[in-house]
Amino acid sequence: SVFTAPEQLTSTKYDFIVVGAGTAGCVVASRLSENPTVKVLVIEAGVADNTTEADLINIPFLAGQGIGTTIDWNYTTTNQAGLNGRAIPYPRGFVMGGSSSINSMIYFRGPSEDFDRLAAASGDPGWSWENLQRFIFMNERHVAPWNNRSNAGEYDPRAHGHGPLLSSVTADPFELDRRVIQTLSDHPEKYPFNMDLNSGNGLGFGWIQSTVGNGVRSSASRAYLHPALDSRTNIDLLLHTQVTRLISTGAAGSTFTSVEVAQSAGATKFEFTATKEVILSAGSIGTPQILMLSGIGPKNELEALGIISRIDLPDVGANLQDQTILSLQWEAKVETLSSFLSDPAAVNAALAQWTENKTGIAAGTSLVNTIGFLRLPEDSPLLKSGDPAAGSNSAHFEFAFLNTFLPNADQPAPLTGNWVSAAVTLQSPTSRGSLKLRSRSAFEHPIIDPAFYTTSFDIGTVVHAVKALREFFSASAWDGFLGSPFPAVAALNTDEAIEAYARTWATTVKHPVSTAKISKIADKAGVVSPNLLLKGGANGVRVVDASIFPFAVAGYPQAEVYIVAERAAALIKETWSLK
Ligand SMILES: Cc1cc2nc3c(=O)[nH]c(=O)nc-3n(C[C@H](O)[C@H](O)[C@H](O)COP(=O)(O)OP(=O)(O)OC[C@H]3O[C@@H](n4cnc5c(N)ncnc54)[C@H](O)[C@@H]3O)c2cc1C
Repeated sequence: SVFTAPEQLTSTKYDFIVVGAGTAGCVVASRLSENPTVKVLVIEAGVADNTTEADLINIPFLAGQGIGTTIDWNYTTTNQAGLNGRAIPYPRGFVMGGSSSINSMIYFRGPSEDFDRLAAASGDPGWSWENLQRFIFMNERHVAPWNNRSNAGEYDPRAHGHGPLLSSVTADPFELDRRVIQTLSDHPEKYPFNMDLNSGNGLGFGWIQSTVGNGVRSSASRAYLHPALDSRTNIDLLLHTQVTRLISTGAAGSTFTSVEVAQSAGATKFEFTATKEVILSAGSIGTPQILMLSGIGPKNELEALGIISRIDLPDVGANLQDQTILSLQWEAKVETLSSFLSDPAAVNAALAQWTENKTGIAAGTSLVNTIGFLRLPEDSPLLKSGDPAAGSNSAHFEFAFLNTFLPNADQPAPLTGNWVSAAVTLQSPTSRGSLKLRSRSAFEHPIIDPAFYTTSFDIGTVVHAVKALREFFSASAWDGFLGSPFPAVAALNTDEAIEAYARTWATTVKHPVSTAKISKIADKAGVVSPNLLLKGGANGVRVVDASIFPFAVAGYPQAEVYIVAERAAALIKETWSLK
């Protein structure tokens, strides 16, 4: 059942308590509740996903519009020295499905090397690409776009499974996409076509797969949680309720199977207890925040805030890594989506069509259909002091092609004309920041510092990527299509100018990881063991979400989060001998 206040629940004891009904939490809760003898409680700070904001979640065309609304936590970073001192918005889903309900829906598992590196970093071969195949196939299922357009040759059926999460390629390729594909067939050595970026080979250019099925966003909530809530009596969901800390019990004070919750800063506190485990799936921001509020984290920092230190784990909140995105824009000589987007009547008609029968342009994937993952040249001076990518088949940067003007944050966009954009994303950053508590209050946002562009590798890679993008666009396939660059882009004639542009306009691509990172059993560093149980002698808590990744994931994290959550659920079932 679904509850909206703690006092509505008739039981305070469950077998498992899952904190956060986000991307990972929905998977874990759904898989655990497959066993009818197990009682699961999911506690979510945010709102239901069938509220007034439901369209922002469900309509693929509106992906991204949930940012800054009531389904966003609306965090902000610290002033970023690498971004000219700017503090930037840091969105996270505050809703069932978590960030999978507000994200840009790109489904990309990353290269096999990324998982193999996870296996090496944790010392557990179970995290390797090969050994995760079962869980990859349990998670996702490829479906045709809403209009049943043939997508043969745009994806590889052998790379796809039978899971509840739906993915599809675009229903409406643009002229822009045809030109991207033409560039690849004209220069296959330089720009290789990758028929399925989800096949484990994460380099090259291809068609984006998005978490869209039957014209609707496929979120973790829609794919996993709702079906469980609709069909089972052994799973409860408590909404609008924040876990404020884990309560330490046991003789040594190191067992954390009870949680304290409240609906607001001054509200009454309630306790719920898990007889087996608490699973923290509150995400890269929420999870370290809860751990630190519970006295689990860097001892000195916590004591300075008046929090009793229970488990000294200095890596809680440390190592925060994220990737950046930077948009560059050109005029187009043919009609692009810009004309459509600047015509409110056309947009409203498309939204009405979606409401009517989930078809039309609003039912398709997001504004990006084609994408490319590239590496720095082998002899790049940037690689002299090491390669931060997971291996030689993993990208350093990415191009995503958009059939309209994608403004950088706060950048004024032209109101007329036809435009296209390319977003340059830094894939393998070396900058690392941190997440710290601002105070002892669970209701105060933590201090989030991704430390963007604080290494010469990161800014140097972005400068290289912008030049590589311009080279890509100089191919003959773009003749008759690309017009003049937007003035700010036209002025990027030197490395210094590109660096200044990046520092002025880049923002987060919204992929924070590593604030509760996995490490080998014997490692002093790290926060969780290979089986995702908390380190430092703590009992009863497992962390299952994006915070466990030791490195920025190559590409787009949601797929990797789903895969980790599928295996985590299997590990938990194994621990407790559950089928
Ligand atoms: C705007 C945006 C666009 C993105 N685009 C893409 C994309 O196109 N492709 C991609 O792969 N990735 C994308 N990402 C990233 C991706 O969505 C996330 O990495 C992934 O969903 C994280 O999953 P998670 O389970 O770790 O956390 P989340 O899905 O964020 O779940 C955490 C949940 O915990 C809840 N919670 C937090 N604290 C508490 C508490 N104290 N008590 C109770 N509940 C709590 C939150 O409300 C949330 O529901 C994007 C992210 C954003 C925000």
